[in-house]
Amino acid sequence: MNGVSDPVSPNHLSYAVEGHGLVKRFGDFHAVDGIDIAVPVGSIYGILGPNGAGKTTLLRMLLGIIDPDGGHRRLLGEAQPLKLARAIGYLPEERGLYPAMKAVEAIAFMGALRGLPLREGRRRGRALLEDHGLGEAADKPVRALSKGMAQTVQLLGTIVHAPRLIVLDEPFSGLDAINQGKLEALIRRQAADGVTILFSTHVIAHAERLCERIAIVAGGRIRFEGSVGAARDRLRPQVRLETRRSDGPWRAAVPADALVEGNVWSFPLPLDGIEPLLKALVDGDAGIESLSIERPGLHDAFVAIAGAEAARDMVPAIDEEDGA
Ligand SMILES: Nc1ncnc2c1ncn2[C@@H]1O[C@H](COP(=O)(O)OP(=O)(O)OP(=O)(O)O)[C@@H](O)[C@H]1O
Repeated sequence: MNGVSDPVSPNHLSYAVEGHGLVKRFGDFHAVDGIDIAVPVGSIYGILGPNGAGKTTLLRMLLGIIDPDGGHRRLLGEAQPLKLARAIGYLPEERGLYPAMKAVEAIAFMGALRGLPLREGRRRGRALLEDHGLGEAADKPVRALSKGMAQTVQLLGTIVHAPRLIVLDEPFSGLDAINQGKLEALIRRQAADGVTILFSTHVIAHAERLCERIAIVAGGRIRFEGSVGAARDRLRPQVRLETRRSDGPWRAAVPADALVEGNVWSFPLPLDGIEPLLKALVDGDAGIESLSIERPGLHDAFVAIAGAEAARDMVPAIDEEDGA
């Protein structure tokens, strides 16, 4: 390597990560099949997709770990991402630390691989462990830690050199709900300091809570790119109406394709809004027992965008993820 290059100043950079027309083939199989991606500087950006969607392959290409068969990418303005090792933190999908190493040494060692002097790495490592409630684990060998603790140690080793861009491959998997919440907080703190975070996940709730922007990937292609709100806006809000009377002239105002169970009707919000229906219900003396209008969540949007089969692998919420 020619040493760390001097990438474009962060002040002049709009996107921390850019990929255009990225393709990766394994034999005849297109794992990534023409992906464009642009991650704004300082944003939290999620790549959502089921197993085998191509998320890991995409991240590895963006980081320069594998070369694309087509297309090009820039990281922090640099076309050769490996030159930027010191500015980047990467948590790969395969976790692993040396079992005999003390937690604090493991963090310092990971920092040293990214150019941080060991002494400073140890100092920061202790402080980070302390901040994350693992102060007492600092001098324990990694093999004595629980799986969740070891994963947190690896994560702290990923950020100890204060990178400008953090790339995390499925960072939440293997963590219990409490540690998932702590990781969300850590990601938010990093972003508040101006660091760009790019992560992949199959847990929709994390992306829904954390991300300014998301890419939904399935079958090696981007099915959606934009804000979480824009994804949710792909679906119309859902109306649930319960009436005391089951029939009357007001029935004509309920959309013909509504799902009916007893006196309960469910249907997408009509294009002209709820008011004309409300008027018909009141004028027709339907007796409104309950009425709700709910904006679909990101999980429903994911199903609509990527299809039910892709959604089968996705975990909607944090509680449904297996803990460590
Ligand atoms: N080195 C490789 N050789 C052959 N096929 C590969 C290789 N790496 C990945 N693939 C295939 O490419 C597809 C995409 O894999 P990738 O790991 O990128 O998906 P993913 O979205 O990260 O899913 P997962 O969370 O299951 O890893 C999969 O079908 C996988 O089997």
